[in-house]
Amino acid sequence: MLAIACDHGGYGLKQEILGYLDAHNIAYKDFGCDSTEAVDYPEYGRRAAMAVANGECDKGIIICGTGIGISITANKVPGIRCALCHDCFSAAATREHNDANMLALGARVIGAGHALKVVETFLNTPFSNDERHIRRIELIEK
Ligand SMILES: O=C(CO)[C@H](O)[C@H](O)COP(=O)(O)O
Repeated sequence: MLAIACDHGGYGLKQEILGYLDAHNIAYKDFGCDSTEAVDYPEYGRRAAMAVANGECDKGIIICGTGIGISITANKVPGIRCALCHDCFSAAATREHNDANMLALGARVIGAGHALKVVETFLNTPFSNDERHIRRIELIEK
């Protein structure tokens, strides 16, 4: 199960991503927001991050205008490794090296077509399970 959430700045891109998830039969839980009416991104980033941290969801995608505020928020939750990625190289690397469990996107930064490629890369790239990366992730957790 994928957690997904946004603020008003990310609402339009979230709708595009939900269309992609539906088309690919990927199960998700949408933690809001539900329109372009202004809201506060920390609330929505926290809701999705908590769902990933408590095991209700195994990964998450969160979107605000820049992706910055909502990723900062998610990374405050213990167990969350949220990566802000606007290119496929970074999306693949953060799965392979960091075992990132959340992806943040900035809807005011990246177009929907490119964002969907980043999402696809993030969802389809496995963690490397390499010993050096496991060691470094354990150091993050400490
Ligand atoms: O990117 C963001 C946080 O990092 C927010 O989406 C952005 O700050 C919202 O701005 P505004 O209230 O002016 O629409």
